[in-house]
Amino acid sequence: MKDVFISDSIVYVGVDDKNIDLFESQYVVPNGVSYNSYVILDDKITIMDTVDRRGTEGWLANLKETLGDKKPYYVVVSHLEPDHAGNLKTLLDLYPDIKVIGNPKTFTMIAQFFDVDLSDDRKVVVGEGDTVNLGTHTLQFFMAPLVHWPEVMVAYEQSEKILFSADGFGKFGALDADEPWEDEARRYFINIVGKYGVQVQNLLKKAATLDIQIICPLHGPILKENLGYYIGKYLTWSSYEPEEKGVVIACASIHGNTMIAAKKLAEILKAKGEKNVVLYDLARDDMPSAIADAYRYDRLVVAAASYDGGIFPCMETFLRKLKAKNFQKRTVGYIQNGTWAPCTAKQMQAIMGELKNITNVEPVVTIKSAMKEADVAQLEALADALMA
Ligand SMILES: Cc1cc2nc3c(=O)[nH]c(=O)nc-3n(C[C@H](O)[C@H](O)[C@H](O)COP(=O)(O)O)c2cc1C
Repeated sequence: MKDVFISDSIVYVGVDDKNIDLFESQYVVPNGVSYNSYVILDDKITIMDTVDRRGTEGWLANLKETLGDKKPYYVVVSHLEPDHAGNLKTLLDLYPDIKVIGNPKTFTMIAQFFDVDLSDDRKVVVGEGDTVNLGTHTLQFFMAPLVHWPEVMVAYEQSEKILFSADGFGKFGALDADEPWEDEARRYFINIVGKYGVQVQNLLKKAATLDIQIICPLHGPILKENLGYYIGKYLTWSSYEPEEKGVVIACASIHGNTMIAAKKLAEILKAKGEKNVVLYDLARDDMPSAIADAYRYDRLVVAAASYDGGIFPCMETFLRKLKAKNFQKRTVGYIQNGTWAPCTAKQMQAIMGELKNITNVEPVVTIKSAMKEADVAQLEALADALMA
């Protein structure tokens, strides 16, 4: 079992998954991911969520080591996503008397996911602010609808002041990943929860009324110190405000000529004193990282080759993903390239026009096939406009 100490009576029983190829079948996780699950040892022993079916064996071993012959009284289902509820039926079969704590939507979804016969005496239905006493511990539940599934709820353990935050404050990376919290937490949040900024803000308002000493999320490390830092990041991310000044240049190039222009713009920006300039090759680099950085910095340049009268597809995907994640409040510049009828700037601007509070900067830079010395002046002008 992972060497994670929370308190004498709250035990980590989660598992690391270092073999997964793609989390949610779309996110690379170079350092794996953890599926967190916890046991509260008290008169009524309570399991806080299960784990993905990929981790069944390790999780059951951790449970056995923690429980021995004792039987759990409750399982709390904060969230039905299979990476957390994947072993719910395993648990219900193993402990036929265990009671499930959830909200009305939880039970609707349980019936959709599992063929289990949950009689009324096995269901404990909770609503906003309800408490369940376990002995010396008391769990208080707060609904977090659409953070990022409709049935999500978080639980606050009153005696030890611990927030079981569901996917909130989660991070990619196994628990022993030696990496800072921020980048992989941002990539996780923006790509998975980013669409639901308003709902996250609502949850943060509720959390602000609680005295929280420890945050136990469903992925990534247990947060015990400096909680203001993590909560501050969540306040910024969920409000769609940039974290810092900087320019992301996202480039979609077929044969490399648009990339030459994008690299030249990066060089010009740096020469002019822009500290943070990050260039992404959308055809090759990790797109969720590009999306996360687009949120991180205050300015974005999109550079794309024309393709069949449209936008080279990886750029179109990038822009659609930004829209899906409610990208807003940014300054955007455009570089287009085409050999006979460059057409991407207008089309990229049309997609950006569907987003809130986007400020377009001029000039739009047009490259005809390959960048020439004469094009550098356009790039200089774009850099000046971005830095104005
Ligand atoms: C399949 C395909 C479709 C293309 N469609 C267009 C087009 O609709 N309009 C245009 O001006 N150029 C079009 N091009 C040409 C490229 O956009 C152009 O050569 C551009 O300079 C490529 O930039 P790159 O070197 O960054 O890939 C197309 C190229 C390919 C391979």
